[in-house]
Amino acid sequence: MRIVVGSANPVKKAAVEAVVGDATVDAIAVPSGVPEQPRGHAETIAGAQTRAWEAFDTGGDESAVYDYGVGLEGGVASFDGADDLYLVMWAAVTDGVRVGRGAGPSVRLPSRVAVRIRNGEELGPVMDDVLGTDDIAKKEGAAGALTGGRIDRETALSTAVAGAFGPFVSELY
Ligand SMILES: O=c1[nH]c(=O)c2ncn([C@@H]3O[C@H](COP(=O)(O)OP(=O)(O)OP(=O)(O)O)[C@@H](O)[C@H]3O)c2[nH]1
Repeated sequence: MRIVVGSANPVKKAAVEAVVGDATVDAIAVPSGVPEQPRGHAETIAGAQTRAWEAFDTGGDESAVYDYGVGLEGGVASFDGADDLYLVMWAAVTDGVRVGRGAGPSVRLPSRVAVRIRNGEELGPVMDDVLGTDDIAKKEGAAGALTGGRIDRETALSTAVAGAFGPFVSELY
């Protein structure tokens, strides 16, 4: 089986590899069609889906090359019943016909981070600034830093990928 991930971020490729067994996984940067920092679930889902289709299409018409295209998108969003802003992550998988979607964990952003995101900054650079790190989004991610290392970005994203593969691996859909 051959799978393509729509991102050059190695954490996203690793998150897919963690859930697809011995498939070959390629990774390629593609447009997401949404801003660098998606806001709200709808925009984050749209980014994941566009990445999945764009990645799949790199395999040619009706993808002669890939069985599945996968898109992963990090965003910030709120939930009914909670006033805070959360880091959210969504995955989309397509086989060229159908699309599966899955979400990862949601982690509350500290107010000093949330205020900067609300003012237009992007989460990754804000986290690097607050933590004094360099490219944390390619390592443990905000998810790792905000949970004291109890999860990391790869495992968080892999949860979303597993959910998005549901319709392709379970008879229940
Ligand atoms: O889902 C996430 N889990 C994390 O633990 C995390 N830590 C930081 N970020 C940031 O969220 C923004 C959108 O992310 P994103 O999906 O656009 O990814 P990215 O910019 O890292 O890669 P890519 O655009 O090259 O694929 C970017 O500022 C990332 O830096 C995270 N997102």
